[in-house]
Amino acid sequence: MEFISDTSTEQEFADIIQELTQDFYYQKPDDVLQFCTNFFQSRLSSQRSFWRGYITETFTSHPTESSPSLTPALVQDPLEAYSSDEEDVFEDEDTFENEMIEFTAPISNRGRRTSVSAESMTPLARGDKDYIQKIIPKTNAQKEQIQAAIRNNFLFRNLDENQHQDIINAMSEKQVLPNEVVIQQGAIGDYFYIVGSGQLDCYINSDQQKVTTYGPGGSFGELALMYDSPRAATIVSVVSGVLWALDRLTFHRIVVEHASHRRQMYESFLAEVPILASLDACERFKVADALEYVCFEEGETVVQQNGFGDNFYLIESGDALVYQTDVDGIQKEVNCLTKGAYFGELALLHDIPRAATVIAQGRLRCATLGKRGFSRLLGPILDILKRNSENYAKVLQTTTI
Ligand SMILES: Nc1ncnc2c1ncn2[C@@H]1O[C@@H]2COP(=O)(O)O[C@H]2[C@H]1O
Repeated sequence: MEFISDTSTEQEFADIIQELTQDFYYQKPDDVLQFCTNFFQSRLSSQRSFWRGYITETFTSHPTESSPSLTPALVQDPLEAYSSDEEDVFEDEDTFENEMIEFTAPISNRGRRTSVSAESMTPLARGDKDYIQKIIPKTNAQKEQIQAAIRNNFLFRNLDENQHQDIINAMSEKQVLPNEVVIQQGAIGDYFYIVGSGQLDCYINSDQQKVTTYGPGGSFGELALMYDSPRAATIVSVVSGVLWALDRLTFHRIVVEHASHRRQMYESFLAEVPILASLDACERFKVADALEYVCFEEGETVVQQNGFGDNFYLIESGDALVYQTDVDGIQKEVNCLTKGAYFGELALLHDIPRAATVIAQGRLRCATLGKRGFSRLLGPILDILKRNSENYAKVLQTTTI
């Protein structure tokens, strides 16, 4: 299934033909040659997109942002904060034609994700007329199982109901046998998977350290498709089972295009958060993808002074009041945070108690991210901070909630 050995290439070929055949019977096109041409054209363009990303990343370096100010709670509208200058980091010329490139799989380093190019973070340029929507019939139970799994995955959580339906419709069934390598670390990503039944183990790095196990409802394989990066882990089935597979093209059309809106909203905004200042543009895109929406009602406590929590928050709408209680137990209002402000960022770094209480004033909508989600995508934040020693020193001196 992946491009690693001859056997995998044959498997890849068999999978493509099977997908083409399935599509043919569902679409029943009048113009068979045109249908096949479109199918292969789409596959080729997905694959080229990957190579372009890989080459750009390997032979060029990313532009980085200048260090932002250390304003602890900036007041800026994330929607207005997007600057079109950021698009300078993207190249849209297709310079990759017929070159033969030897692929040496980069292996992830100390749990940190393999890097990606700025260009590969863009949605594939594809008009709707080129895209053939897949509808693979399923039972209600199967649909519910897929729905439940995608609802829990950070990439799908913010999609609307129609987009969920398109994903469910496009998923195809794949049987796995015991000890089958479903994903090989370092290979090109072709599918995102949801586990229907069975059990699969996930290993990373050359020492093949087992990092997790997936059971029914679990999902994996989204990262290579999302970031056009090599597979970050190896996934092996323990017992026979059934997977639901979403092809790269549908994944790009729905998930990547949706993500690009969020990235535009948050990119410049995240660049202003001191603790995230050492991230490059691509890494900030990843943070934007992983942000989760949370809502608090009037009077609800978001963070509690002296409490522990590993999330930081960006205010999307509404206001929040900040209170501190002194040694005599007297509580004072010390700040009012509004749309665009952030708080709790040091929780990504330290396990220190919160320095204040934050309470919603009216309905408060925030985007939030925790330390675990952050390091799963980008590796330990401390390592990232150390890239910029001046900023590192400043952040360590800063005490925020
Ligand atoms: N710690 C981890 N590091 C890398 N990948 C992981 C980890 N845990 C789970 N995975 C999953 O393993 C998958 C391997 O393929 P992808 O890189 O496409 O997406 C990856 C994630 O879905």
